[in-house]
Amino acid sequence: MLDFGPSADPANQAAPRGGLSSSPPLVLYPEREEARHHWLDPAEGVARYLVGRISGPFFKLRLRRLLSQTLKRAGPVAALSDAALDARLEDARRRARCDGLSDATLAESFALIREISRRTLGLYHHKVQLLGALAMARGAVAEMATGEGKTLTSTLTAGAAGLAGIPVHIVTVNDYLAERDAETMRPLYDRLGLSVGVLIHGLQPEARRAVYGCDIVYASNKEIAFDYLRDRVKLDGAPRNLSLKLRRYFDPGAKNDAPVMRGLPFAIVDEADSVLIDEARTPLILSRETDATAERVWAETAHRLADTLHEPRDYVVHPRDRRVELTKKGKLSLEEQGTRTGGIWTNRIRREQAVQQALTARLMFHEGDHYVIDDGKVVIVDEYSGRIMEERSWNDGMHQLVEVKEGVEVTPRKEVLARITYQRFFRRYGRLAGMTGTAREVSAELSSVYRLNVVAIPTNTPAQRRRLGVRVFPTAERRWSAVAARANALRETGRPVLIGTRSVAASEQASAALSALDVPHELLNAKLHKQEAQIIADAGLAGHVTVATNMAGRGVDIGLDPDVAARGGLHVILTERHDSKRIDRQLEGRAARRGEPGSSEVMLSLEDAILTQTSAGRGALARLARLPWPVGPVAAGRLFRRAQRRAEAGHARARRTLLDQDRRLGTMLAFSGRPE
Ligand SMILES: Nc1ncnc2c1ncn2[C@@H]1O[C@H](COP(=O)(O)OP(=O)(O)OP(=O)(O)O)[C@@H](O)[C@H]1O
Repeated sequence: MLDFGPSADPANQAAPRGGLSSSPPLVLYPEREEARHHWLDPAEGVARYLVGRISGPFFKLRLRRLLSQTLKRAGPVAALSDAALDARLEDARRRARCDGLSDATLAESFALIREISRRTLGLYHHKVQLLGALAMARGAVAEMATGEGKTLTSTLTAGAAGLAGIPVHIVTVNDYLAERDAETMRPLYDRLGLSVGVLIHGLQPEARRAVYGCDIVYASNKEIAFDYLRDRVKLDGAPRNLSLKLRRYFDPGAKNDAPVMRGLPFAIVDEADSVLIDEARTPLILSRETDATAERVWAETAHRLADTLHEPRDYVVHPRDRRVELTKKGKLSLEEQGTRTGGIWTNRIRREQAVQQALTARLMFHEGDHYVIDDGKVVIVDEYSGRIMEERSWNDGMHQLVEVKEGVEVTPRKEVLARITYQRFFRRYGRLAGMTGTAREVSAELSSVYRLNVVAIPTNTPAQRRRLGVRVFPTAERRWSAVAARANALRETGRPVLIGTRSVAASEQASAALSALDVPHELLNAKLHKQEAQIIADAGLAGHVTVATNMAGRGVDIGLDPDVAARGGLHVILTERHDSKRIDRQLEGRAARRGEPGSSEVMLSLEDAILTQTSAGRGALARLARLPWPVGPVAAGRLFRRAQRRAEAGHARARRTLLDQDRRLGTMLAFSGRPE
């Protein structure tokens, strides 16, 4: 059995940990070797798909058997006194430490955690939650409908792994959810003798190390992946057990140099499709700014040395290649001056490169052509589009050389230290599992990129959501008026209404339309997020109207007033189609949760971004405009769905390209000895 290093929480160390040896723990950094398989390999994709189809029913059968083993223990465990329950827990911990997550230990741990949850949180896991947790323990993505209680479900898997001595990372989409989930579930973990840590933005390395020392770590995907990148840079590439031990042996006090994580043993990813698929479009880049003064000195010296050279004796210019070449005489003259200047200038390659670049900056880069000076800054002009590119800078010191040439303030260089995609990062976990309400659309990608199978878990009670269809309006303005009128009518019947919008601007338009009808409402968007928790808490009250961006989407639980259910529950109005159908489904999922009543409807306009911002959408609109008869709602609805499918395919392509680039870059950099 692997030992994953010290548990850093003193509270946890004081807690009963029967079976834990007192010998100094080994510091390992477990992570999975980079898999050979690759998304773009079609043969592997087909093979995996077929294996998944064949083994799927057997897998479910195995889960059902495990479920009945767990349920058999429920009665006897419920009859135990508190003291007897604790004793049985210690026994289970001891066995789990030896056997890991075997079927027998899982069934026993689940039964105990379920009962302890009832006694501490007052929440008793439903059968379907046990099933979801078992699927995750066996490395799958549990697709559980929105509102089915994934947070509570994950406590079974995380708790069982914790009892077996496997550290768990519960990955959420943001810090707010990480903190909320950790705090709600803390009493349960405390009683299990497992320590819980929450990683939030701004924590110092020492505090982070303490958090990672806990048995269960709640963190957002960003925080955790950046910590991993920083560790990799510190460890100068792949961590080796031996090198870690040597470090500890020779330099035990060098805390700053030590990694903050204990490796990548087990991740349970909440909102798995969002984290593993949607976020996977952008790579994570860890960069460092160099010292601006040192850059200025370097660039000034390069220019000073370039001043002493003359064309054509010392250099020749190749305008077509935008390149300057030093002649033998030029090199000789530089050698003399380099020796006089000292420092890095004595190094022939670095000296000649710097001077060549300085000459290029002077002779080949022209103001108004390649760049402009804006507010005392050199800003690059894109040669193809003619637009200024505020965020871009030339690399290898060229930007600083142009800045010195123009006499403006020299900015630091951005040096890329490490780069990774979420795809590569999550594949390195020894065990990976996930949960979400919307996985079936991306099950093929989850399987081929992460080797994760999706298991659909039934709802605890039959869903009561009523879908009231799609209406399409010719202009956005008419849509907003209709949305406001509809919300007002529902509000007067005592039902709460949630209006979901795609952008801050759209949320403001919806709010203006409601104000025009004197409809009292709350607005929740990125600009106004201060009272987020309060707005969400009130959104289920009778007659409340809430306009929100996606901030009221995934993970948001809107509790209903007791009499609201009798009036029909929460009504959600979707005012635009998102780029992915899954986001629409998540928004709809705010209503009719846990078998409660609720309804949703869609109100779109032909001016919506999904149609107007893509060439395919614009083309379709133009064809519609030429039609001699008006289009009906069914045809218009289809138009939106097609545009959405195109957008989904475009994003999938972008992810595939990124993964491919990442893999190639990884191979190249591995050859040149870089960490990532
Ligand atoms: N077994 C249970 N018994 C009673 N209440 C439960 C149970 N499981 C979960 N709940 C409650 O259900 C609510 C919804 O839970 P949670 O927010 O975890 O759902 P979710 O599945 O994550 O939803 P979403 O998909 O929208 O993120 C919470 O208030 C939670 O306390």
